[in-house]
Amino acid sequence: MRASLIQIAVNEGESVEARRRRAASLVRDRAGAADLVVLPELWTTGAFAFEEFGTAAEPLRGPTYEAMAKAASDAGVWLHAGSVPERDRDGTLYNTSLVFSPDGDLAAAYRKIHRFGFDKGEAVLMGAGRDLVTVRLPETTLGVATCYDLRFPELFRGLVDAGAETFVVPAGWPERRRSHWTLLAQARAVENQAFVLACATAGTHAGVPQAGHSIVVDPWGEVLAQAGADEEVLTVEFDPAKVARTREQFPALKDRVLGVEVPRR
Ligand SMILES: NC(=O)CCC(=O)C(=O)O
Repeated sequence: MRASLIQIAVNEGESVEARRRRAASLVRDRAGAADLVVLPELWTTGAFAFEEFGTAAEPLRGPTYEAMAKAASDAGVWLHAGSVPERDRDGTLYNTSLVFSPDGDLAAAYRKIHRFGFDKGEAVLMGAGRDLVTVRLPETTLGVATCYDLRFPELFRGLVDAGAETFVVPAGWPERRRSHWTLLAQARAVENQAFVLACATAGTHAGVPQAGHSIVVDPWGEVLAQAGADEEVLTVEFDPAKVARTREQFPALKDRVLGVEVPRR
C-alpha cells in the first residue's frame, strides 16, 4: 500500500481559498501514485491562528468538504483531508477531520477529543469530540486521531480495541517540541504494534514556526520515512499485513492486564 503525506506549508499571505485550491491540486497529483493521501491538521487556517478559527469555520459539508471530496474522486484515492474548523448547527466549533473514499463519499468525520492550549486557544474556543473513529479500507483499518491526541495513549489503545491497525494523525505541531513529535509517534506505534502515519504542517503562522517532519513508523517502531522542515510530499510504501505478523511474533498486546486496581492515596 502506498501513502502520501502532504506536508503543506501554512504561511500568512496565502488566503484560505488559495491554499484550499493548492491542497486540492496536490491531492490530484497523487493519482496513480498513492492509495491513501493525508493532509495535516487545520491547514486552512493553521492550528495556532486562533483568531481565525471563528471566521474560517465551515459547516461539515462546507467548501473544504466539497473541494476535498472532489479531489479524492478525481485522484481515485482514499483521502484523510486533515481537519477543518467546523461550526455545528448550535454554533459550537470543533476541530474536525474528514476522511473520503475514492468515490468522494464521506467515510468518516472525527472531532478531536483532546483540545490543545490548557486555558487558551483551541481548548477554550472549540468543543471536544467524544467518539472514537475507525475507517475500514480494503487493506487495513485506520484509527483516526489528531495532533495533541498523540500524547494520550489510552485513546490509541481504544482505537486498537476497535480494530485499528494504522493510525493516521494530522497535526500542526510546533518546531519547539519537535523531539516530542518523533518520540510520541514511535511510542504509539511500538506500544500498539501498529503503523503511524503522522502528517504535520510546514511554514510559520501566528508567529509559531511549524515542525514539519511528518513521519511514517512501522509496528516495530522503525521510522520508514520522515520529511524535512519545509513543504513536501512524503510517499511511502508499506505492508499492512506487517501488523498481524508483528502482533503474532511478539504478542505483547495479549499480555494486557485489564482492570488493575490502583490503590487510593
Ligand atoms: N495543535 C496541537 O494539538 C498542538 C499540540 C502540541 O503542540 C503539543 O502537544 O505539544
